[in-house]
Amino acid sequence: MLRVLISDPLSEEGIRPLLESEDIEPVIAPSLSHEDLLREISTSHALIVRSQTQVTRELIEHAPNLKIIGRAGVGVDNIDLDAATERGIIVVNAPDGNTISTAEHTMAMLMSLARNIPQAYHQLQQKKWERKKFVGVELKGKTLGIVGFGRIGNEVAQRAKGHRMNVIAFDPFLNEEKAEKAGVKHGELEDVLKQADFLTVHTPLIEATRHLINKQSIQLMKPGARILNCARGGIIEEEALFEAIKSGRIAGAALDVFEEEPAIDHPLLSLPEVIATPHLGASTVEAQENVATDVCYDVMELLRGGTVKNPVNMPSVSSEMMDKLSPYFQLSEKLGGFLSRLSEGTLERVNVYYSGDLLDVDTMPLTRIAVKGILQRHMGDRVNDVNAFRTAKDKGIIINEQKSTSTKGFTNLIRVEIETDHEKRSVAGTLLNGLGARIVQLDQYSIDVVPDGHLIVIHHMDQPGAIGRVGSLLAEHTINIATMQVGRTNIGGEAVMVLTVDKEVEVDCHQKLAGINDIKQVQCLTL
Ligand SMILES: NC(=O)C1=CN([C@@H]2O[C@H](COP(=O)(O)OP(=O)(O)OC[C@H]3O[C@@H](n4cnc5c(N)ncnc54)[C@H](O)[C@@H]3O)[C@@H](O)[C@H]2O)C=CC1
Ligand SMILES: O=C(O)CCC(=O)C(=O)O
Repeated sequence: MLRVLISDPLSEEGIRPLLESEDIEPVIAPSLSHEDLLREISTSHALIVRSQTQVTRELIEHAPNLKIIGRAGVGVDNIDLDAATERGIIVVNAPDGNTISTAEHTMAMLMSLARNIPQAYHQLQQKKWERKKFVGVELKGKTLGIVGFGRIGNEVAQRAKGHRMNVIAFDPFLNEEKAEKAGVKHGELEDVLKQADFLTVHTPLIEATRHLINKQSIQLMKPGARILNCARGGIIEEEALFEAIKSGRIAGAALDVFEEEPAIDHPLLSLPEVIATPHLGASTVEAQENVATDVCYDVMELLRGGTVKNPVNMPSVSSEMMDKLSPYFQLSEKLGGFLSRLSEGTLERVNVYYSGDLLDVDTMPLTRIAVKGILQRHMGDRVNDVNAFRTAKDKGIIINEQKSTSTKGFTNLIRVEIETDHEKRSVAGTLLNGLGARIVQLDQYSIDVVPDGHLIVIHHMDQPGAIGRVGSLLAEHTINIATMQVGRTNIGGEAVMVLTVDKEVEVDCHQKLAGINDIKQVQCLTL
């Protein structure tokens, strides 16, 4: 049974497929104590969270069976991605499900901020009819500065335009052309700060965006401008914001998020110019159902051996691209596994060359799988699709991927080359139409071998009798030869023999093979 721990409140409707699965044991346990969480995670295969559960390195280290962490939402700043990646745990999120709700919430905050709605309501509750105090400003004709023009930033822009605001946006991935298409003005961060009557941030919280809006940047803003944060506490430096409002430089702020949550007794909340909600951007029935459904789908897919749609710690691949790549996954892994078992010395570099049908395809996922196949020789299951590149990098191994026009007559060809401190070796493989995977080259030798089962690779001199002696010796050890391929570069010179046999070659037989005249090296492996 696959155990899925859900440690934050999630939409019941959204997680229904998971609740109804026969092979999954859902454990719904929001608000666990730290000790209980450590205990529950220790036997779980998957963890699903929103923003409350802090998925720390410690938690990940207590989860020997964990394969996937699902974040029912966008921001993954509550998950230690490095720790998850190191352990080969895939992290997925639900990036699309709460975009509209968060954009709508931002607009609600924008309008409330412009018209002092929460403050006025609060006064009414105090039985005070105050009108003069709550004179607001119109949105029409004002400039909305957007920092972070991704999904939510863009949706906010479209809504702001509906209010006839001018929109200027900054995002490292935004250019004039994209901005024009979205109907907004493109500016650098400084332009946005200087021109905004209202400034709203919609970036993730990462090192580069921590305190992106700080004392210096606020100094650049128009006196009387207003600031919104419905993204993450920490993007705006709270102390600087507090001072700027207190001094009257900034007219007000609308905050849905805080550096530390829950923010019950926050100094900013003592300022009448600040309106706030307790991280409600995504809190709608629709958004919660969407994100729960999306994340459950990925969790169930992965646990059942499928591929996920929204990986965070490895690049995502479109389904169209996946259709093109998936036939080659096994071939890439086998080529990597085969070559690493043949090579000697400390691995320094891996080069992967693609040609033929693979020329116009994003082959990075195949390279990652080839690298996984290579590293698994020494690391076993500790290396997987998620951490293959990361593991290689940590070990100082250089990975290089290239497209090549040399197809050697095949419609598709993958050549994996390994450089160690001792040698450089390579193997090439192809997918033959209707016949499946084949290894077609080993170093300089052309061969034709199915990369599966027990293999013997023999380097020998091309002399009469060599093949016969190998066959006889294997027969003495009751080892049946399924296929045999011989490759040579010139008559009487060095040659290679690759045999597939029906059972594993034991040490004794291996040693006798290595002792045969004209045989230079014998390597036995199982793929
Ligand atoms: N209040 C709430 O309940 C919610 C908050 N969020 C927060 O909103 C954030 C944005 O969400 P999406 O728009 O869906 O993400 P997104 O990934 O579509 O957009 C984020 C954008 O920020 C940009 N960016 C990154 N670094 C930047 C920088 N230094 N300066 C300017 N732009 C930068 C990125 O290029 C990207 O286009 C999330 O990371 C999450 O933290 C998301 C959903 C709900
Ligand atoms: O889970 C939530 O309600 C918070 C949503 C959020 O902040 C996000 O998706 O990044």
